[in-house]
Amino acid sequence: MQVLISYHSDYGSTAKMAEAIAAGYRAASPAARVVVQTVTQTTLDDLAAADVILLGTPVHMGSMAWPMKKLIDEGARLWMDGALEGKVGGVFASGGGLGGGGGGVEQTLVSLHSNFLAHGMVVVGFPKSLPGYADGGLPWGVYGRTGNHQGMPGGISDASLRAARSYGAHVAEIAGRLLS
Ligand SMILES: Cc1cc2nc3c(=O)[nH]c(=O)nc-3n(C[C@H](O)[C@H](O)[C@H](O)COP(=O)(O)O)c2cc1C
Repeated sequence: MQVLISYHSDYGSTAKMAEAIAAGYRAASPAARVVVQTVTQTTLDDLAAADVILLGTPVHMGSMAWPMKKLIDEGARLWMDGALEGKVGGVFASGGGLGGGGGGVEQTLVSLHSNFLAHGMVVVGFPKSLPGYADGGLPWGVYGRTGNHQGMPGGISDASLRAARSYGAHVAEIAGRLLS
């Protein structure tokens, strides 16, 4: 099983989530080949070669960071041939989250779903029964809240990273069921 975890990160929080998801995936599925790379390193061939694709982004002005959107728009070329149909997808994001809500994280995660579903992929959410859900779970994927009460970067918590690891293990389990 070929697994691609592609992310954008300016300050390192989303990158840490990507590594935590990879660790969870590898622990749950030791035979899987898990590649973690930045979205700018990711080519359309990488997407087409993967059985499982996880995309992660910081929340920027209530939406995904533009390098992720650039890959998604370029990836529309793969849609012509149905090259991603039937693959399994998962999503993750970090955001400052100033205020009572999430600063746009849910719509960011769901917009990543839209891309996967447009390609005919299957999207894996994050069931509330799983370890770590209370710290970083959303039905749509995994989230790390990184801002402090002044709206400034505070870094990602170990609890959020444990949630990310749990999500990685869950995607591995579901992908194993669907693709083997
Ligand atoms: C240009 C920019 C816009 C941002 N907009 C939002 C936002 O709309 N909502 C939010 O919750 N956080 C926002 N943030 C905070 C980042 O999402 C947050 O610090 C994130 O964890 C950074 O991830 P990174 O360390 O992987 O770069 C913004 C940060 C930047 C740099």
